[in-house]
Amino acid sequence: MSGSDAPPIEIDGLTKYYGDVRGVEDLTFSVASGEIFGFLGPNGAGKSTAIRVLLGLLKPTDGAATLLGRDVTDRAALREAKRELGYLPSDVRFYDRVTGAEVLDYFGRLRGEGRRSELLERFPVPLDRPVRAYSSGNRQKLAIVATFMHDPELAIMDEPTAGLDPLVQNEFYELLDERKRQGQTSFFSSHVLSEVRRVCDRVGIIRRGRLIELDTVENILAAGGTVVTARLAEDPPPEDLEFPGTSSVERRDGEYSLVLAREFDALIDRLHEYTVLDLEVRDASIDDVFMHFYGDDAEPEEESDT
Ligand SMILES: Nc1ncnc2c1ncn2[C@@H]1O[C@H](COP(=O)(O)OP(=O)(O)OP(=O)(O)O)[C@@H](O)[C@H]1O
Repeated sequence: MSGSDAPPIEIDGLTKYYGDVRGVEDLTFSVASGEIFGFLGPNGAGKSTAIRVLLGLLKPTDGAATLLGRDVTDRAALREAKRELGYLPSDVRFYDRVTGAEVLDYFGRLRGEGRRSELLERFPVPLDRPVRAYSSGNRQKLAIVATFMHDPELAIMDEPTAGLDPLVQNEFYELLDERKRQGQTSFFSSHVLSEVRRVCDRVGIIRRGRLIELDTVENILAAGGTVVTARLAEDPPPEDLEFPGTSSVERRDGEYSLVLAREFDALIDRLHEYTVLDLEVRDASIDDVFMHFYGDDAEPEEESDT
């Protein structure tokens, strides 16, 4: 237990610059006990920077962050918090010469290993082989066992399912669900929207160092509306298909794609003016909704605004 009522993660006005380069800027959010929280954003948005500040690996330029109620800039306090923490980095590196078993022995001595054998059954790896000979998937499985075998109160993970095959991914999602049922907290960055939909209670989306969305997955999807794709015999300009309730209309490859609230009468009225050759109506998928937050521009490496 954290021994405190403080949220497992609390970030307040956190800013980190690398010289002139913005890592994150004025980031504020917290993660509650028992939550599975997804931290999303395009490449270079600042996810790893925020995670590395939380782990005390980087000093913030401004603002504050606590982990299990402890100030991350206070070394002694952070060391305390880390006993209850599992951290899975994005680029898992072990000393290559040692075997998987030796890696687990090492972490086991540091933090405990109560769940080691159970997790190894679920995420099997060739324990007696040197880690050097591991496939990337096996490396990731070994890292998962090392991260969770002391049953940490809080897990922070940077793209934890990268390199895992679908069966192992599912096992990992099960593990997160179990942790949630036990009131344990999981925080992870991801680029895999289907997994965010599958496991996350809430997501924070970061872009160019700033938080641009923070809500439950359900709310974000509900606000995403309905996507209608229509093929018409005529070729009207897209704006002719707009009506109150449409949030966007696009024409691509001879098809019109409309995003709307569930205003079907208004849609039918509008389409009535045309000859409809094909029509598909579906709820917005997580990709439809989140791409809007990501935007289609690549993250510029150089400083842009402000
Ligand atoms: N050590 C560093 N020195 C200078 N700039 C850095 C350093 N680490 C990150 N940055 C810059 O900080 C910004 C945020 O990078 P960060 O790695 O936090 O993004 P990210 O969201 O984790 O990206 P990805 O999804 O690609 O892992 C980028 O502009 C990046 O170039």
